[in-house]
Amino acid sequence: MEFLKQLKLPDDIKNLNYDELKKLAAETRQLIIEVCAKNGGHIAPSLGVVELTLSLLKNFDPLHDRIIWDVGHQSYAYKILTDRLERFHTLRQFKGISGFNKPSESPYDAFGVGHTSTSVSAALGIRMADEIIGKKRKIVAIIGDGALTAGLAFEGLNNLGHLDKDMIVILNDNEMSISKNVGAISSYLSRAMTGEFYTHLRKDVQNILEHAPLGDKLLKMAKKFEEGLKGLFTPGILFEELGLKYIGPIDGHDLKELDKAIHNAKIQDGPTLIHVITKKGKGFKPAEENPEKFHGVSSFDIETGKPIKFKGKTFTEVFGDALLELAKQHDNIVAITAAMKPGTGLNKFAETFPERFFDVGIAEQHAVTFAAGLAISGCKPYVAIYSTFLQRAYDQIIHDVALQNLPVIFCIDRAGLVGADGPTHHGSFDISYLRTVPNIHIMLPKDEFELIEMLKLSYELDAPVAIRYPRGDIKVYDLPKIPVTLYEPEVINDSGEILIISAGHIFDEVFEAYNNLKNKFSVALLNLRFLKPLNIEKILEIAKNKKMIITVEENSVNGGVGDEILSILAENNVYPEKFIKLGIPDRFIEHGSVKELRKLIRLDAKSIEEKIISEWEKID
Ligand SMILES: Cc1ncc(C[n+]2csc(CCOP(=O)(O)OP(=O)(O)O)c2C)c(N)n1
Ligand SMILES: CC(=O)[C@@H](O)[C@H](O)COP(=O)(O)O
Ligand SMILES: [Mg+2]
Repeated sequence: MEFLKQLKLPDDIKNLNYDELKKLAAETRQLIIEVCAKNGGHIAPSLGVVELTLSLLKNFDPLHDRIIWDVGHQSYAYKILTDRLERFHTLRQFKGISGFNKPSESPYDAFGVGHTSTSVSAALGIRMADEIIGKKRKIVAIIGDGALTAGLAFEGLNNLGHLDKDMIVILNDNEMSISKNVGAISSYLSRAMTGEFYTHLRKDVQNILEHAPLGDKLLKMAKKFEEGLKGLFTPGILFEELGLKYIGPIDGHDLKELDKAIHNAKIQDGPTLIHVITKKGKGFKPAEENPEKFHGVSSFDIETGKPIKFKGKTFTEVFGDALLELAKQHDNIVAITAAMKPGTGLNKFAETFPERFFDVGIAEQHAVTFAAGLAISGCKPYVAIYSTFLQRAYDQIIHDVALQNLPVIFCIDRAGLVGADGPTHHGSFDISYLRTVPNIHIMLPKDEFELIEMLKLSYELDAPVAIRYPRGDIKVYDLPKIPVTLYEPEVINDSGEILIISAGHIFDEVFEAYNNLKNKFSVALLNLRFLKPLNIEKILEIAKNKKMIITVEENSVNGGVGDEILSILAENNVYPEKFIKLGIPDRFIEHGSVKELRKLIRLDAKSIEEKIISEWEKID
């Protein structure tokens, strides 16, 4: 890291020659590998854009111009080479730097990102504001081939082409989303990767024509058509039809080529797209060989690339196995992912039932309406999407599924706090955003038994269902397995002056607090299981004689379980002396481990216990 440490970043980058830049690239890669080995993170995306980052910092002024990364998961080199070299070792740690770009973290970060496909739209907004306010600077968006599969990206490109403003879009094409990229766009782009197909074809045509009668005349004609022919084999035509000038495809690791392309783009009038071809994971063999596995990793052994801490059985794995079993019994079950097959536990399903598995690319809105089409025609689609990404498809849930009361089952993974990915990824709102939707059933499993039973139940229902469960390991409880019946909460203990109502997987914290309290206080405990439809009679029956009622959920307190219970009690004139809603507070929660974050927002067992004791003392 010697060379890296002696530079004044990012300014000195402009004065380096190509050998020095190569040296800087090597040291930057080494630092990314070392820190990701300790902290985890998006190592492969970041290793793939080190040269691109250097070229951007050489050809633009990142404080004056605006560089907008799409997702931001690939911006580790950018963070190191701007103003976060000293802080980089705190990557994704509590109170450390974020794993994505955040203007609040650095003035070099032009826009907050984390969800894909926002860069073009945001960059165009910045560009138009500059024009209105009278600023003159370069605006660059860097979008990946995966992010390009989302409709939002094309909404941005469409408007950019229409407005025809100076702006540069760099397409970072590594042929990978998290998994191998999918979709027609992806294969269209990859044609650029097989440029030799076009050259072979050209040579064959030339050979034929040279030996054909009137060959020279035909050859002249063929040359005239060559431009058109070429357009079919390089993806420039798609972007040029959208109104962008196209440069590429170029080698995204060749600093000279990058400089030339960026220079050409800078002197163009109107929008320009530079298509760079990169290798995801470049410079770290395990990541180069398995870019899917190294897209996002936990800490690993730097020598072997093997993960250091092994996870227990996760909710995601239980979901994947249970859905596979269900699909073996019912051949109308289909599974849908929006480019998150491994993350949502659908690998085995895809291998077993390839014809009943759909990876639609990063296209959550399409995934939901596609599922509605499948459902109205007799299939049972299980749509596995992270809580935070499902936010993108809220209208489709209402308009295409719930309004028609179609049997689409939303398997909402990463519900609640997710940890190191932070505020762009916490599943804080799904209970709130689904609670308002008529016809939808909301199921809140606390453990493996309930998740499996709820999945089975969802197949029997002929209606929309949402089942939410968190990132991370399944917890096991020493409790009897009370059958899961639609509508029925699990009553662990209904007698006592205090009633705790627990919603879903936060039960681990609640149950610990309950067990600490039950010897000193008379505490009742109910595990809700179903928020919609809610068994109001049962809730009222248990709540009516309680002096204090507490709801606990790993969802926003705004519009979640607590609000639902409170309104039911009020509507039925049941007024405990004290009602407490515990959950994710009305603010965005930073990144850190789930354990640290639960403590931060006082949703850990100790805080729940302390809250109950302190509030009880005020009553007694
Ligand atoms: C709306 C949304 N859906 C899904 C994701 C999860 N995700 C993060 S990066 C990624 C793949 C992005 O592929 P690409 O843009 O090609 O970038 P690369 O990782 O290849 O550099 C996905 C699906 C997300 N961040 N946002
Ligand atoms: C950048 C991005 O959005 C994904 O890579 C996400 O970080 C995956 O999250 P999990 O690690 O919880 O699967
Ligand atoms: Mg990619």
